[in-house]
Amino acid sequence: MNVTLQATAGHGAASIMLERIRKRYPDGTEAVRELSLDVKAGELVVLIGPSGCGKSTVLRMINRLIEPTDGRILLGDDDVTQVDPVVLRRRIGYVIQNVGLFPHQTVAANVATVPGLLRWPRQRTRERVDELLELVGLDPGQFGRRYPHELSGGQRQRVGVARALAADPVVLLMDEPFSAVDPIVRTRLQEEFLRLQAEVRKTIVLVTHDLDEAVRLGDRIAVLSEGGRLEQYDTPAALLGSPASPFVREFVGADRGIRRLAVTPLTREVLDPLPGGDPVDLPVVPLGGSAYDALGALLTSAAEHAVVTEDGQPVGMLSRSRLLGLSAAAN
Ligand SMILES: Nc1ncnc2c1ncn2[C@@H]1O[C@H](COP(=O)(O)OP(=O)(O)OP(=O)(O)O)[C@@H](O)[C@H]1O
Repeated sequence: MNVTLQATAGHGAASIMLERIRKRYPDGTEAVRELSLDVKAGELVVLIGPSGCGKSTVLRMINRLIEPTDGRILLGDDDVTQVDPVVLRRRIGYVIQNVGLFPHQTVAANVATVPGLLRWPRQRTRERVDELLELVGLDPGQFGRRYPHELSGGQRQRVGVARALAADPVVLLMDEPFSAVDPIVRTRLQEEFLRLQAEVRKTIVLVTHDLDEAVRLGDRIAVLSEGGRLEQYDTPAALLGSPASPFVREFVGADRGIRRLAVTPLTREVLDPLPGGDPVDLPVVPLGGSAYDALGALLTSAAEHAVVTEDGQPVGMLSRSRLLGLSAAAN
């Protein structure tokens, strides 16, 4: 029996529940032996792990590009195996490495793919395409009529995200979405993507090889080992601060202390009192900013201390040794 996705449609985001899912390929490969995972509505979860551990298989089981051998996948209240795969895929955005744009269609036509399948009226589709191109930072007038080969890699990636968001999906699946662009463009796309996510708040499952990307983007990170075994499922700070197994400890690496600074906000507890008189020529960093950025400011100015401000007013001093202590606490 096929049921529709009425329970979840139109509400912007749906939770995902993987219940003891398993995938055995016809040749006998046990890509996923048994995995349970919950993703809350509006949460961005990153799947990370060594090559071949089953990340893409898990992702593709959610939109039924691959059928699970066993187990249940719930999208909101709906069991996805009971939903027509075509209907399902229109409700789930999917972004892959190198985007997979249709080369002979314009940017606007690419973004309009799913609204077209859903037979939206032309005017509504046109408005939606313009809205989405603007949302991902591309001027519709300038880019709508171009073809994919007339774009940079980063611009193509943004079109891929716009296309995936076009019919307001309840879930977005992303498989290595930023890995085909160079590191500088990647960092910018990641920042833009976080801003976009703050606006649209979709439920997102993103696969990556890149731990820095996982730490930067994930609300929670699921570390998988071979056979889709869930080694740890935690916030970036908890993962870097207390790896749950030797596997995770090795996977997050010896520099996890420094990485952890990127997800550690500066709080009053780490501050020393302000000195008497005006501190001069010291770097200034905001309270609540990342400890990693503060370390960067200290290292580039070769200063031992930074002034920490709140609403522009100095509230305390931060020493280099306190910062390094924060990073060492993770090791
Ligand atoms: N169609 C298939 N038939 C048989 N085995 C497959 C098939 N697709 C994937 N596999 C195997 O399943 C396992 C998991 O593959 P999957 O692509 O999910 O891993 P991954 O973690 O996404 O890897 P990578 O990070 O390298 O992309 C691998 O051992 C892979 O060789």
